[in-house]
Amino acid sequence: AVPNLAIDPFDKVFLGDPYAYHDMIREAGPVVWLDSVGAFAMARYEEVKDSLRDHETFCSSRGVGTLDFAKETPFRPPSLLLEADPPLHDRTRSMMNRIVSLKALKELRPRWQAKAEELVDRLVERRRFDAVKDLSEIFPMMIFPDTIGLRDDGREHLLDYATIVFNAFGPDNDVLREGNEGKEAAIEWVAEACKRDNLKEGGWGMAVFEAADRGECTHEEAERLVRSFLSAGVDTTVNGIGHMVLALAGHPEEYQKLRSNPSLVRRAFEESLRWDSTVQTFFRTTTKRVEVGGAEIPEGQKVLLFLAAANRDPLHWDEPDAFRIERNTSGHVGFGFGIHQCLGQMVARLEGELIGTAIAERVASIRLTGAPVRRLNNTLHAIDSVPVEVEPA
Ligand code: HEM
Ligand SMILES: CC(C)Cc1ccc(C(=O)O)cc1
Repeated sequence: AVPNLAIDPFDKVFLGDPYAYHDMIREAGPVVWLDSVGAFAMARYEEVKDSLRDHETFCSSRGVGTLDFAKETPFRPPSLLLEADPPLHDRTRSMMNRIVSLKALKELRPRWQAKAEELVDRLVERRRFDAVKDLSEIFPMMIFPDTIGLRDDGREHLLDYATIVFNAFGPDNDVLREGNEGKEAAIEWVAEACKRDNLKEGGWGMAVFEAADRGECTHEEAERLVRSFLSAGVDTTVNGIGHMVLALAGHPEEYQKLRSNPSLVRRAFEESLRWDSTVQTFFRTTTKRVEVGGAEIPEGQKVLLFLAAANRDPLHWDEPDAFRIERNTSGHVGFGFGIHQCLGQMVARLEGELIGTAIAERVASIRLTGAPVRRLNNTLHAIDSVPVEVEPA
């Protein structure tokens, strides 16, 4: 029988400090039932990874949130990537892979690196700053909207829009209502920003419309594909970078390893994504009855996958709760796994590498000067403030 846990993974206490709850869910069994959500849940590495790999049984086209698109209408038309199954997904993803290419990132590296260095230079002069408000919320906004070719006005709506998108994967609860309050205008702004007339030449947004001109997708699909960039491309890296700085500030001995060997920076970013995963959970929907870990899950069921818990599963990781920048993190599911694995993972890794390197080269030591302040969201592990003081190298 499937253990029935009286845990609400979207309540404020859980979201505020999820790790003890993750242990409880993992220890209860390979599959559990969460009455609060009305869904099955998996928190162990093997089961999460197997479910992500088996996209036919655990599909995305019925939504990757609590809402079952076969039963209810989502707040916006489904994503042609995140909320699409093959064959549609194959077509849209291969097209987007050609735009978000290693070649494109290679061309962007010098420009992004210069901006990362000038930002960190200014902050090191200040000695005391907030690693969220002055760093992790600033750098992605300095480089990503221009990479997409977004209009200049109204870019502050991007973070508000992401709050709405990531809350929408969870239930209509207090976290969603309080988090989304006053942000509704972002939905209209993003809808406009995705239109061809509002995109600049040379950006990834216009590249999508040029692919449509070549018949690789329709022009309506092009607008929605640009929307994917705006949905996932900023708040994720904002919090990925924010959590890396938080982890380094909280682990001085790990930071000193990075100082003495800055080539460890990409491992440090990856370890931060494993240890304190920016994207905590999302759902799949079963397309048929399936047996997992001795439990039977009927067709048409929502299954909540705890990525962050899988990334700390002691059945898979040695000392999972330890933040160790030299760890071999390969196989972590912080970017997902399988056909939907993050389209922007190389973008995120480059941003993490550039900021991490700029800090490792300029900062002798970094310490927290106050308690970090969490920003609650149904899906994103987000932080509002990480007050730090740095000693210049
Ligand atoms: C630290 C930063 C990031 C993290 C932790 C992250 C995490 C993830 C995860 C876990 C998924 C899988 C979702 C699923 O399987 O349902 C995903 C998919 C995706 N991500 Fe990222 N992401 C990050 C940055 C980005 C960036 C910068 C972009 C934009 C360029 C982006 C665009 C996407 C898209 C379009 C998908 C859907 C891919 C598909 O369904 O084929 N992400 N991301
Ligand atoms: C971690 C993922 C759930 C982030 C994400 C959000 C939205 C989209 C989209 O395609 O709109 C894609 C990816």
